Amino acid sequence: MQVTQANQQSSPSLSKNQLQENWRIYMRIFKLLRPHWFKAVAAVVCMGLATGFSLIVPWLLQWVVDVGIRSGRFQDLLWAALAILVTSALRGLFAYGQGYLGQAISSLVAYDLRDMLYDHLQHLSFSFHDDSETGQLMSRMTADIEAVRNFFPMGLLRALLAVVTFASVTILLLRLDVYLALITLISVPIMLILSAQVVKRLRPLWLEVQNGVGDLSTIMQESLSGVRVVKSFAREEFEIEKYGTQNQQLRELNMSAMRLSAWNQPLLVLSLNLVTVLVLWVGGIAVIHRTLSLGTLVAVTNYILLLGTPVRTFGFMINWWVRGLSGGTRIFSVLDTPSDITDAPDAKVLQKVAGHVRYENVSFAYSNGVEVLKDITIDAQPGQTIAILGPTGSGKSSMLHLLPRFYDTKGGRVLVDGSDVRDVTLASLRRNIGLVLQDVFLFNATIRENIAYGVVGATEEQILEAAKAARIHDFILTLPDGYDTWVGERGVTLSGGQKQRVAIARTLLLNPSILVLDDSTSSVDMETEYLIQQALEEVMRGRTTFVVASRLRTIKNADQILVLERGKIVERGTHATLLKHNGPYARLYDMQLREQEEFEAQVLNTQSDLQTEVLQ
Ligand SMILES: Nc1ncnc2c1ncn2[C@@H]1O[C@H](COP(=O)(O)OP(=O)(O)OP(=O)(O)O)[C@@H](O)[C@H]1O
Repeated sequence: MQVTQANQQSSPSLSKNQLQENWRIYMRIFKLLRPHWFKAVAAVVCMGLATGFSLIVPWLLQWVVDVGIRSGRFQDLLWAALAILVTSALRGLFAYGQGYLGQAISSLVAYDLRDMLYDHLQHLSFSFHDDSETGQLMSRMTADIEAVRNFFPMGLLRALLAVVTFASVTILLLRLDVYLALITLISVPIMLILSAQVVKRLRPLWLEVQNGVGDLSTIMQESLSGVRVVKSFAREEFEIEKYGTQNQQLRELNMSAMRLSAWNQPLLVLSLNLVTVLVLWVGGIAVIHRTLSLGTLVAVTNYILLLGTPVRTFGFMINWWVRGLSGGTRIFSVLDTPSDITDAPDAKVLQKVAGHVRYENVSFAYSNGVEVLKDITIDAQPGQTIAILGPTGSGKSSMLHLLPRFYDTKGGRVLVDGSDVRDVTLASLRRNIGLVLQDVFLFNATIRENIAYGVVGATEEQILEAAKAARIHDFILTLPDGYDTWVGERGVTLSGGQKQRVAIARTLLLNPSILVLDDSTSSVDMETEYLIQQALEEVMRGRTTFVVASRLRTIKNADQILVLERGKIVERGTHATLLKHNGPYARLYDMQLREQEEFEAQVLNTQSDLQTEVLQ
């Protein structure tokens, strides 16, 4: 699978290449801040000011102990207390600003990412979607974006806070007492080594967790959209177990990641506490020997206490750096996938075509490289009907998918009114081609909206006209809300035949010059069959039509019949000539179509007998 492969390159050891790759991903994540730079700068300024005000407090305490108390002036103490209160309030205010802006930036970045990803997914080609799991894509849209979103306030801002606090505390400590400052700084390499160890092990774990979330979404999405199959085979327990196993694996992975981060945090705090004890010990002796003032020791210990907050949250911060990196890797792997079907730089706009379609020596293979179409040549004049027959898997649908350029040919070319389909814009090409495919998909919307889907600004009159021609208007009127009836996901409230006629109306509204009908598998009752047949005849009138046909009437009326076998056209002609030829078509006719002919003849005989009886 294209998308997951992109994520499975990580190994537990961080090689130089991987470090460079990680750095590149972080740079791209930072670039997401560019449109919101003002808010980002404001957040950093708030953070700087909040840190600055918190650094003033120990200094004030030192003054209180060394000067205020010693002077014995009550007024001095009052001023110092007031100053501590004001700086604390200001610190709180700017900390709020930092928190608020941090969350605001992260929400804006998440919004941008969702838009970018959705936009890109809409433009990716069929072959990308063939190779991707919907669940994995959904989890990129949700869990991975959430990981990057949280990275900003929880990872980036916290890291900045830690760096600023450590740097300013170090400078202040060095000014207060060099020895005590050096003792305090012992904690820094210890913390860095501990954290590097954790990052190395956390990174692959979080990547596995995020892939696991994707797999879980795939199972959920499959069992929900395939709920009818699950129920009809009574496989609910199997599905529950499948989901349960994956869910448990994910829980264990999550727990391992959490355990690892949780271990890290007390170790970091412990190293800081050891340093505090050491400072108190060495500083205490110095105070006893009067080589250090009590106020300085109070200030030093308070500065070390200030380091407590970033150290305590260090573990979580690392967690969000790693999660952001894994989420970013997965998101960028989709964003970096180019669409293999795009407009050529000099693509022309195809105006309304007459409908002359040519396939010239076309060969085609899907991404697995197996050739499914070989040397296909067809010439369809405007208004002609081309019926395509062949055993299942012979390449009928694949051949039709090349016309609206769902895929590009491997060899040869497809021409519409003399223009190669690769030389015109996709939108203008597809506006000229109406498709009714085997698997009818209706959107979660009203019938009116579904019919009008392809034509922005279609009038009520046009919609009704299309529905009438598709023989679905009368049925729609019997529904309680008529055209405003909501057809649920996949149009579950409509039958197969009704859905098909709504799809035909949708295509009719487009008024295309070329039609592609893939109706080889519709199995409906006689009345619906008759209605669909009438609808199709209406749709096909005056348009070049390619139809994968299973209905005798369509085939008999076709201007050309193509018989496909293992990706090759093995026979072509009209019904009469091909029957005479007694080749593959005659065999298919015997197997599949003769019964229909006999049945129709029987119905006609019965009707004429009845008429004769009535006349007598
Ligand atoms: N997305 C795909 N990726 C890879 N191979 C595919 C894909 N779709 C179809 N194929 C393969 O291409 C061949 C032709 O399939 P196609 O769907 O065109 O046949 P068909 O004649 O329309 O079959 P049916 O009558 O059953 O619809 C088959 O071997 C099929 O397995």
